[in-house]
This record gives sequence, C-alpha cells and structure tokens, in this order.
Amino acid sequence: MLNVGASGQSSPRQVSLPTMKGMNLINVFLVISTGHSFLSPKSSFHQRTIRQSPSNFHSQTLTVRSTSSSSSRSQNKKRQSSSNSGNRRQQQNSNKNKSSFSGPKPPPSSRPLLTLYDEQRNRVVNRERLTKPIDCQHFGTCPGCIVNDHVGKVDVIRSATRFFSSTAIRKNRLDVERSGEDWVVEAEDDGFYQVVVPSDVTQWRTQAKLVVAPKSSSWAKDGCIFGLYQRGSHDVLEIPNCQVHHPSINRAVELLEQATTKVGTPAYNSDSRDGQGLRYVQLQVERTTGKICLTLVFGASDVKATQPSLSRLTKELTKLDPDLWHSMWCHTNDAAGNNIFSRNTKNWHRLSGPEFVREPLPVGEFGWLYFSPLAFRQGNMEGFDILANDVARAVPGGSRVCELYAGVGLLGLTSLAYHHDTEPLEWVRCSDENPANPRCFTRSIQSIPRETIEHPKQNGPAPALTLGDIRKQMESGDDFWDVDPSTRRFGPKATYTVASAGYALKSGQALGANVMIVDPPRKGLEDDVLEELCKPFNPRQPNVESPNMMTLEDYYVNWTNDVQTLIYVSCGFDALARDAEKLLSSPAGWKLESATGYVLFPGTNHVETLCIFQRE
Ligand SMILES: C[S@@+](CC[C@H](N)C(=O)[O-])C[C@H]1O[C@@H](n2cnc3c(N)ncnc32)[C@H](O)[C@@H]1O
Repeated sequence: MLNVGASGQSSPRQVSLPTMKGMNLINVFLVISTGHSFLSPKSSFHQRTIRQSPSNFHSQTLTVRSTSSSSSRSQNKKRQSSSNSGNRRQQQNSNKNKSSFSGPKPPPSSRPLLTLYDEQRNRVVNRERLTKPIDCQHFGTCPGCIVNDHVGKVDVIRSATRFFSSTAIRKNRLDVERSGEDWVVEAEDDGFYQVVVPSDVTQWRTQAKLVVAPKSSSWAKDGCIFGLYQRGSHDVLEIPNCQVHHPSINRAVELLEQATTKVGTPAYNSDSRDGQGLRYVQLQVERTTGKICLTLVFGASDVKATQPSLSRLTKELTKLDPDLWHSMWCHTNDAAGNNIFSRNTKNWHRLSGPEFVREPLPVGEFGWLYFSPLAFRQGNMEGFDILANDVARAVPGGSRVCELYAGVGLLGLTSLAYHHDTEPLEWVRCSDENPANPRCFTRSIQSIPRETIEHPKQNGPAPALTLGDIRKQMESGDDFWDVDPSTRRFGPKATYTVASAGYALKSGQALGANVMIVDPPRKGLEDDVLEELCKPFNPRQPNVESPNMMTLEDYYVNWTNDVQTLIYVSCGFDALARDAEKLLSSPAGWKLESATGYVLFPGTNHVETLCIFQRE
C-alpha cells in the first residue's frame, strides 16, 4: 500500500482487500499538504462560469470575463452580479471560498476565473458553431477531419440521435415515463438527444500525437517531417496549417522541422529496424501559458541509444524558441506496432521543465488539475470543461461518489468543488488502472482549498470506508468501533486507488456510494463492471458499515447495490449503445434520464456522450 500525502496525519482509511489475490492495488490517501507552487499563466485566459440550474441550459445570456487584472476582475464581478441570480450565488460562493481558504493563497492573477460557461452553453452560440466552417486547407487530403463545416452533421451523431429516439430506449426513458406518452413511437429524432458544441470548432485541439517520417528518402539525416498517416497507407501527410490544432502545436511542429533539419535528426525506420530515430511526437498545450509539453518518442531501447541525436535536437529547439517549451520528455519505444506509449516508467525521461502541465479545475476560483505526459489528458480541454460542469451538476449535493476510469480525477474533483459551497459531497473515491495518476491527483488536491477536500474535524460525516477497511480493521484485532469519533471524522474526502475498474469495484469502492461516474476508454465498460451494474438491487444486502456485511461471501455481494445515479461519459458511441442497452434491459432497474452529445472533436466523426441513468 502506498500512502501519499503529508506525513504524520490521521491514519489512512482505505486499504486493499486482503482476500483479493493477485490484486495490485495502490491506495492513495489524500491528506493535504500546504505546499503550493504556481506558475504565472497568461492573464488573458478565459473560462466559464458555473452554477446554473439544469433547466436553464442554453438559455443564458453571454457573460464573459477576463482575468487580466484584479480591477477588471472586480468590474466583471459587478457586471456578473447583476446578470442573474445563479451568477449572484456564484459570486457569493466565490467570496465565501476566498475567505475560508486556509492554505497559502496563490498570487491573485495566477488562477483564471471560470466565467465562460454561459457562453459555451448558450443556444445561439451553439447554433452558430454547428454551422461555422472550419475552413482548413488540408481538408480532403488529411485523414483527421471528415467534414469542413456543419460539424454536427456526421454519421455518429445521426446514429446516436436515432438510437436514443428508438422504441427500445424510449421504453426505458424517464421523460417518456413521466409524461405518460406512448413509447412505441418510431422517430428519427424525437428531440431527447441534445447536441452541444462546447468549444470553438477551430483551434480546439490542445493535444496532438504526430507520426514522424524522414524528409528525404536518400539521406536519413536530412531531418524529419511530422503529420498523420494518409488514409490507407503509411505515407505521412504534413498538416502545418491544421485549423483544429491550437496555434502552439503548429508553431512547435514548424520548429521541430527546422531543428531536425539543422541537426540532422534521423527518423525511425520501421522496415530496416536500424532504429534509434525519432518515431512520434506528442505535443500538449498548457492553456494558461500556451506552452508546449513535448514528448519525443525515439525508436530506441533506452535513452543512451538516442544520443547524440536527442541532445542536439533539444538544444536546437530551445535555441529556436526558449519560451515555447513547458517541458521536454523522451520516451523510448523500440517495440513493433502502433502503440506509441508504454506505462513503464523506465521508458520515460524528463529532460527539462516541470513534471506537470496544469489546467484550471473547471469550476470555482481555486484549484488546478495536474497532468504528467504519462497520464490521460483530454484532446479538447476547453470542451471537456463544459462536460465536467454538466457531470458535476448531475451529482446530487451531499452524495457519496465512486469514480471509475478516473484518469487524474478530473470529474470527481470537479464535482467535489462544485458542491462545496452548497451541499458538500461526503466523499469521492477515484480509481484508474494507470499507476502514473496518483502523483497528478495528489498534486491537484494540494491546490484545492482544504475545506473542500477534507472532512470537517467536528460534526462531519464519517470518513470514506470500504469493505476492505472494515475487513482489515477486524483482522488487525483493533476495536474499530471504539475509535474516538472526533478523530474518525477527520480525513480526506477524495481518495485514489490504482486498480482496474473491475478490481476496484470488488474491493468495495462503490459500496455506500449513491453515485457512480464512469468514463471508460472507447471500448466501453469492462465485462465485470457491466455485470455488476446489471445485477438486481438487493434490498436485504447489509449496509457497508454493518458488521453483517463481513459474513457475506464475495460471491453474493452486489458491489454496486447502493448506486442510484450512474453518470456514464463515453468517447465510443458503439460501445455506449451496447452498454446502455444491456443496462436498460437488465433487472437492475435503470432508466435513462438524459443523453447529451458533445461535439468535442469538431470535424471528426466522433462524439462524446454523457448519459445519466437513475434508479429508485
Ligand atoms: C477516457 S479516459 C477518462 C479519464 C478522465 N475522466 C479524464 O477525463 O481525464 C479513460 C481512463 O480509463 C483508464 N482505463 C482504461 N482501461 C481501464 C480499466 N480496465 N480499468 C480502469 N481504468 C482503465 C485509462 O487509464 C484512462 O485514464
């Protein structure tokens, strides 16, 4: 068990299940340390405001604030306070937040305000974006985009609209049930499935992975080109003026071409396997600074084998534009196939710059999310901020939340911060199989006010307990029930467990949780997870804190028995459709409350879908 956090704090409450053989669980217990380190972001960064009731979707007027100075901040606050009651509440909340923040305060302009939510969720803006052209000169030859305008008119959105309007789904939709309408109505689009374009249709991509090829076929050391594989071939197409890339990505690619030409960096050659060349690059933009976290993937067994090419290249890149680079990493990968990254930390080498790119938490005025290049990060961060706000609003105040496939904990931490001022969540348990995530998660919670992330010392709810906790406690012989209640109540609300989603469930992560958030990869939910969620509710299953729970064989436990709201975020529509059909036709009692499609990747045939399932 790995315990991360300030030492000398209250004892961790979350343990791996001793009975789960072969399980590699690393539990992270989050106890806030007081260290804050803030880079200076660009002051003009815009964000969104939050806190409107779901019924106000698409109906807000535009409210845009910039964070360029503290005076403009207060002016904007004044403007905002007269705009609507929801925003007034936010202002009060943010003031409250400010005064109650007990950790060291960040410099005033270091954290952008979140003020563009209304704009991004505005019906007029949405309509404009649905028709706005991307106007990219590479369209037609580039495999990246399939439409150059009308970004909602793509097959996947048509299929999703039909799917959610079909009788099979209508039969299990809450709106149909509540209205008493006939569910046997076949329509292409009955208006249930909402389509939102949550960011501009250009320059939305803040993360790109590009393949590298030699500039000339005659001399390997002529330098490299960077782009995407052309459709149906392994020829690389350059896309220097890609309109969906953040401008910093295009600038970085330009410099990479110049630098590789100047210092003669060889490109990796998969045929000859004489290797050691540059294979891929990953470019991640830190939105507040516009800087690039660059990962150079070399076809080499270790970093020594990349030399002297690596050092020459990084030196030249720094010389060309020292201000563009947030950090530089080398990833070594000489394995065949198209898998770019391995999770083995031996393959990762930080060459310069900070370990984490940081992004503002999508709600409130405090808190950052930290990402290392080893962790998953959304391709369109700005669009995902809107989705994260919508997820947070779907979580009822005061909830106990289990988040599977959590990445660095983006959705769980956003929900925690969103509800803090009104009806704070009791706890949030995040888990993911990527062992690189806890470092990011820990760093993130260090930037969030302590009151948000910890249980109050007195009169608060009990800390998060899993079945594993109770078993461990009993096995240790300690008399858990005699523990002083005031110390029991003090502890972290947000915890992180490294485990596959199926293992996390079977270690009791969702026992006691009334809300579950899942955001699986494109292939959808693991079979184990889906199976649990499809089990009928067992009214006789004891409460997780009851000693009777210990007498139940694992086999009889319904590991998601307490979950009443299931928030499913999906980047793979086919898998979501399959999982939704299984959930809705299972004896578990799920009904579909809403389905929203987010055009997170304008130009492509992909849609991010948020489904909210409920059961009594
Ligand atoms: C689409 S990402 C979502 C992450 C997060 N919600 C975010 O927005 O940053 C999917 C995550 O699932 C994790 N993952 C993939 N397969 C998994 C599995 N079988 N069990 C647990 N986590 C898994 C990946 O490591 C990744 O972080």
